[in-house]
Amino acid sequence: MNPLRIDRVTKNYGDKTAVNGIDFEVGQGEIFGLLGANGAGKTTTMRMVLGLIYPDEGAIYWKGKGYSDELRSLMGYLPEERGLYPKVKVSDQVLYLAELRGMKRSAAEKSLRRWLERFEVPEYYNKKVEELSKGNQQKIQFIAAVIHDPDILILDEAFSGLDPVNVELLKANVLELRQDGKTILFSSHRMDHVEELCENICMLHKSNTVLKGNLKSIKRSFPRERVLLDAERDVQGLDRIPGVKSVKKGEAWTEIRIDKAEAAQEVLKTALAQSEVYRFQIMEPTLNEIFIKTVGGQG
Ligand SMILES: Nc1ncnc2c1ncn2[C@@H]1O[C@H](COP(=O)(O)OP(=O)(O)OP(=O)(O)O)[C@@H](O)[C@H]1O
Repeated sequence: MNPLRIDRVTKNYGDKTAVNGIDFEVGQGEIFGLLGANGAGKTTTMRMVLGLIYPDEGAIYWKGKGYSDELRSLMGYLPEERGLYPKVKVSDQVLYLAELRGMKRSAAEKSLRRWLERFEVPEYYNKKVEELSKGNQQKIQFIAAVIHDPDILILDEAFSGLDPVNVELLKANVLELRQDGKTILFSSHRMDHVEELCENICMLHKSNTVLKGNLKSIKRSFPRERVLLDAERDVQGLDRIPGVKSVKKGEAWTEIRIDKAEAAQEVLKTALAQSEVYRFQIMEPTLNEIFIKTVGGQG
């Protein structure tokens, strides 16, 4: 059984339901994606997992046990709204947080230096937070979330505000934490990051679960509506094939949108009748397309 279990949790604020009967599990050594448009209920769910707020119905379990102070010490949290004090030194701030989570000062110092080395910024130890760029403050906030070596890691928009090199750096560290057997709950609006990191997802919309399960199976369950074609000659008449919605010619290939599976084979036949075909591919939908299809049109 998976160690982290979110069991039919509901949270109301007055007569507004922020989270409605949400249910999922996260394994050890897993990065689980929690997705949804703004206001869907992701942060509320994460706060319940953290024990910062309590569900009105349902419960959160870690290895079969309900919420406890012990569980709190096993968690690391990177909140969406970053909250470092600008005037305080990086080391003072991070070490204080580490001690709050039960770490000895000397162990916390060692761990902080190791993490700063790993992020190639050892000189930040004695700098004030306000002296750092936004992206580098983000690295410090990440370190603050992981310094006490938590078993459960909750990452809300972990890569926002980072340049591409630092995104890769943080991503590599998140993957390493997965490798180390951490249980990671990951929320992001960047669907490409979710696709890269998560095996299972839960998509929320207006407090409800609209899609849940293994990402590969979810992708297979959606129709393939995009065909890529690269042919030697300019193929004529593709737009007249029944089921073809649009034909867009690009530099490297032509992208054909279809709304009937049979149309793809007709595209291939038409192309072969007129030209040599270098590439023909019926594309799986991207998670971005699935997201827009699932929550975009539901007002
Ligand atoms: N403390 C609160 N009091 C009243 N309503 C709240 C409170 N916190 C959240 N809500 C409402 O609950 C719903 C879910 O909010 P939540 O912050 O969990 O969404 P989210 O998915 O994290 O959104 P975003 O992507 O914008 O961060 C929203 O309609 C929000 O307005």
